[in-house]
Amino acid sequence: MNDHHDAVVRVTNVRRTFGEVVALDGVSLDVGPGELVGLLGPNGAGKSTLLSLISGLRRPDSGTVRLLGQDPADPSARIALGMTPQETGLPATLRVGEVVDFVGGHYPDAVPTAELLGRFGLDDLARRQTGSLSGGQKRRLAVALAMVGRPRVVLLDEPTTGLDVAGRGVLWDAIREYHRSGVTVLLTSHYLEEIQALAERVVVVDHGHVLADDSLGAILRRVGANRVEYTGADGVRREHVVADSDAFVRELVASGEEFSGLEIRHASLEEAFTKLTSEAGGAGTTPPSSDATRPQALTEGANR
Ligand SMILES: Nc1ncnc2c1ncn2[C@@H]1O[C@H](COP(=O)(O)OP(=O)(O)OP(=O)(O)O)[C@@H](O)[C@H]1O
Repeated sequence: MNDHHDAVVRVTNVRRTFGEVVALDGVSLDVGPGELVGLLGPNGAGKSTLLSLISGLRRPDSGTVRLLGQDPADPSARIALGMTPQETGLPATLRVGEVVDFVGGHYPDAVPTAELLGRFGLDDLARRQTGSLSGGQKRRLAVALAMVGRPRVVLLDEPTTGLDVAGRGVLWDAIREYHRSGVTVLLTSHYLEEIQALAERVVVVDHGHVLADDSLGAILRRVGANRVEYTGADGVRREHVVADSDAFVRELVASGEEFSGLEIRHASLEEAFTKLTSEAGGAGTTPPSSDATRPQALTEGANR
């Protein structure tokens, strides 16, 4: 983790409510330069709210948010920020090229329109009115617009929702390419495969709390991340998710039970996520500590 003073995004002990609803409670998150962080959480977890605080669109009730060391509402911080909101309102009668020109016009060193459209596979659509684009094409344009100002930080709220496999692939490639060039990326997604494909670091949010914050690999390992499958003597296929598959198999062999077709694999992010969110069970501020078999990680991760 980077030193705090060079964090690109620094969220400290933030709380944000909407009337009775506590959208975020005690959330802290530092993102260092060049990181690609995936925010994962069920509907209503608080992901979009967190992004809106980081982008300066909303303010926290308490706690602090810094973007590039500044107040995110400060124009000099925002000029280095690119973002794709969950829903994009594009002016329907403008052509794709015109929208890119228009948005790019707000930045000192915008990516040339043709180059940007090329990167996002939109070259052929430059002269189309945005109102005639398909949902997936609009989505790609929205992400392209987030990049037009050569941002240092990009916030992508569900960048590929509604895209088909090919469209998603184009966007993933573009996001990876920007990340390789040094852009810091924070994205939310409902697609676990998307987080697994893109993010190096995963922050799991639920009920306004950070449940885990670690590398993708560490999160998978920490949640007891092996799945053991075999067919028992009765011909029934059995499935266990266990922390220590070696110990499990030794025990299985020692038990003398007959089995065949033994398979061991790492649990998917989906399994890890399900486990993390269900074990937090409504997410109080004190994670369960009595049960030693629970992933110790829940507390460690949240406090890093
Ligand atoms: N403008 C608002 N007014 C009232 N409640 C809101 C508002 N924005 C968010 N909330 C509430 O705050 C909580 C967190 O919402 P948020 O949109 O941040 O979740 P999310 O994790 O982005 O969910 P999703 O995955 O469905 O987009 C929810 O209970 C939501 O209903």
